[in-house]
Amino acid sequence: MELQAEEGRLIAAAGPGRVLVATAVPVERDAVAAGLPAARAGGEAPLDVITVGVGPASAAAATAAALTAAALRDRPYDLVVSAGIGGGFQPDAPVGSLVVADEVVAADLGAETEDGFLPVTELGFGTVRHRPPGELVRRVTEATGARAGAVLTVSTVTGTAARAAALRERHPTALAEAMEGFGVAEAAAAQGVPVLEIRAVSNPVGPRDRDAWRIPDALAALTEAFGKLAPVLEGWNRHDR
Ligand SMILES: O=C(O)c1cccc(C(=O)CC[C@H]2O[C@@H](n3cnc4c(=O)[nH]cnc43)[C@H](O)[C@@H]2O)c1
Repeated sequence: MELQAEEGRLIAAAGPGRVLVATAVPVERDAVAAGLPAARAGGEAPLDVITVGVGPASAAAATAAALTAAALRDRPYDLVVSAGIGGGFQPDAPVGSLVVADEVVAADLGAETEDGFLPVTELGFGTVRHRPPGELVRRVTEATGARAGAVLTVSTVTGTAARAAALRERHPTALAEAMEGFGVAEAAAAQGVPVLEIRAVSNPVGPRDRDAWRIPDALAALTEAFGKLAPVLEGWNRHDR
C-alpha cells in the first residue's frame, strides 16, 4: 500500500473525487487508513485521513484549516467524512455495529429553560443540523450494512439513563452520539462541501460503565467499513447529490 506519512496525517489512494476523512484521534485515523486500498502509482485525487482532535470546536478548526489549505493548493475536496467511534442508542445501535448519519445534529447547542432545552435555532441563531447527501447515505448503507439515522454531536458524553432518554425524546431518530460530527459539518458547509458521518459503536449511550466499552471491536468495524466504502467514496462526486 502506498501510504505517505506526514505530520498528523496519512495519505492513501482514492479515485476521481477528493475525500477528506476527519477522525478525532490517531487510533481512529489508523483504523480508517488500514481499510483503504493500495494507492495507484502516480494516482491523482488522494483520500486524506487526518486527526482533528476531540470535540466539535477542535474538529471544526482543524477541518476548516485542511479544507482551506487544499483549496489554496487548487486541490479542493469534494466530500468530508467525519469518522470514528461513538456511543450507540440501545437497542437500535448495538456495540460493534455501524451507523451512518442521515442527519448530523448539534444536540446540546442551545439554552436550558424551566420548560426544557431550546436549540439555538429557537433562540434565533445559526443551525443545529446538517444533512448528508441522501444518495450517498443510501450507498453507504448498501455497501456496509450500516444503519442510517441521526448522529448527535455532544460536548459532554452522556453518562446517565435520564440524559440518554431525554436526548432520544428530543431526537427520536437518533442512533448514535459522538463529539465531532457537527464541527466537521460546519467547517464543510462554510466551504460548500458535502459531509458524511460514520460511527462504529464502542459503547452504549447511557450510564457510565467503562467495562462495557469495546473500543478494539469498534476500531475493527471501522477498518472493515472503510474497506467496503473506498469504492463508494471514490465513485461519488458532489454532482450526484
Ligand atoms: O469517561 C467516560 O465515561 C467516557 C465515555 C464516553 C466517551 C469518552 C471519551 O473520552 C471518548 C470521546 C471520543 O470518542 C467518541 N465517543 C465514543 N463514545 C462516545 C459516547 O458515548 N458519547 C460521545 N462521544 C463518544 C467521541 O467522538 C470522542 O472522539 C469518555
